[in-house]
Amino acid sequence: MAKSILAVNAGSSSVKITFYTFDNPPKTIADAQVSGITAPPSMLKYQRGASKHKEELKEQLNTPQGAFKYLLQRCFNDPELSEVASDKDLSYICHRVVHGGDYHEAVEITDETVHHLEALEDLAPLHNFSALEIIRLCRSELPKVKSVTFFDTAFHRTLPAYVKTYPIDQEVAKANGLRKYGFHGISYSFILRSVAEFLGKPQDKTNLIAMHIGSGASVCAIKEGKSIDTSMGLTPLAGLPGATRSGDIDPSLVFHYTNEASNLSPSSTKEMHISTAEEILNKKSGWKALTGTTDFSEIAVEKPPSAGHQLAFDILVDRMLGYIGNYYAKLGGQVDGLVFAGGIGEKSALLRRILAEKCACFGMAIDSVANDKGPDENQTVKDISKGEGGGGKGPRVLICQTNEQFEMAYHCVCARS
Ligand SMILES: Nc1ncnc2c1ncn2[C@@H]1O[C@H](COP(=O)(O)OP(=O)(O)O)[C@@H](O)[C@H]1O
Ligand SMILES: CC(=O)OP(=O)(O)O
Ligand SMILES: [Mg+2]
Repeated sequence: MAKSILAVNAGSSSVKITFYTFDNPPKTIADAQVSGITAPPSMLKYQRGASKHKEELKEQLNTPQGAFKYLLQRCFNDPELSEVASDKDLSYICHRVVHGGDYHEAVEITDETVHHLEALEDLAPLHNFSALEIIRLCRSELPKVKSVTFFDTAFHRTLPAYVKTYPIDQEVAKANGLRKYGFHGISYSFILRSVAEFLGKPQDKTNLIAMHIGSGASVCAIKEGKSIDTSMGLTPLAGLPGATRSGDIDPSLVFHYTNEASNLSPSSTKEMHISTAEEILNKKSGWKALTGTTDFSEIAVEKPPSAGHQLAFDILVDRMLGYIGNYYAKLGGQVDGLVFAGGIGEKSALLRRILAEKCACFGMAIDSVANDKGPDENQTVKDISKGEGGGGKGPRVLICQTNEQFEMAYHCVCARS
């Protein structure tokens, strides 16, 4: 039997793994994830065929490698999952690495590339650390299986110079790699391909305003299939607020917030250096700071439980609207679709409704029944425009159930078959 592909998406608080067949397109064999790595309890979600399982784990998994090891053993030892019983059944492991620096495409892990990625780690300690820990583990424990890394930044290689350049001393900028990189690119690649296919248009003739709204949130302007602007920057901190991230603030705020801004945070380790300011703005801000919760389903409700919840919702809507207006103008009003994706974009009908109402001036309108119902489980793209099929005058409004693991496996197969 042909060997399988394992795709790994390691975040700061969760690790998701999916096994795929080596087919074009790849088919899912099993899907498992551990969440709650930073805040107990650890939760396991496991799906194989039609069987779904959710459980609170008795042992707390505190590290991404620990969670990955647990997930792998759980799948290898499942008697019902004979397709993947050991590393002998794997052809490739695909890793999502958030920050790829100047890498423009996926790379296979070798001694050389791993050193290059380790050098990048200091630029994005909060985002690359988990993935690199897992890559190191795979190299030592599954040495016969090839690892390929896919970067969130690669999709944004087409950003024009005037978009990606920060107006600071260019010698310092070049020497330190200080520019806009943009993130969620694996997801935007999935969204572009899926939506273009849904609309029956070639990708290089498709213009979108795509919004990946999860615990990290960003917007991307796609012109003729290429990223021409996106809201995240040097790191995923820029742009929209997130579950624990502030999003854009005046940079001077850092120096007024705390005198220890540039000191190393006490949670830094030998391998991971992070300043106090970075830690506060990345981990102790966003809607967690305003409401106490990182779960947006408690915030996006008709009757919010507190003024802080209402404020968090209004801030996100306001900042998203700002990017939509900005990108609508940058695309010259030639927009095929406004796309909602990510955990919140896909699930919050309220957020979509309020934003669509505010976007009426761009000719966007949604069908409230289609919006409330949302997509079916296996529906990748759903049109929620008023008069489905684009009855409105403006861009279609769409939901896309994005899938970063699939996107990696798909490109892995395309490049090797
Ligand atoms: N029904 C819902 N309404 C609003 N938000 C939701 C809903 N269901 C899940 N979410 C939110 O989706 C977010 C997770 O999105 P996801 O894209 O999976 O995140 P991650 O950034 O961790 O990959 C969480 O903030 C969660 O609260
Ligand atoms: C780049 C980023 O913010 O990723 P995530 O949304 O998975 O945290
Ligand atoms: Mg994500």
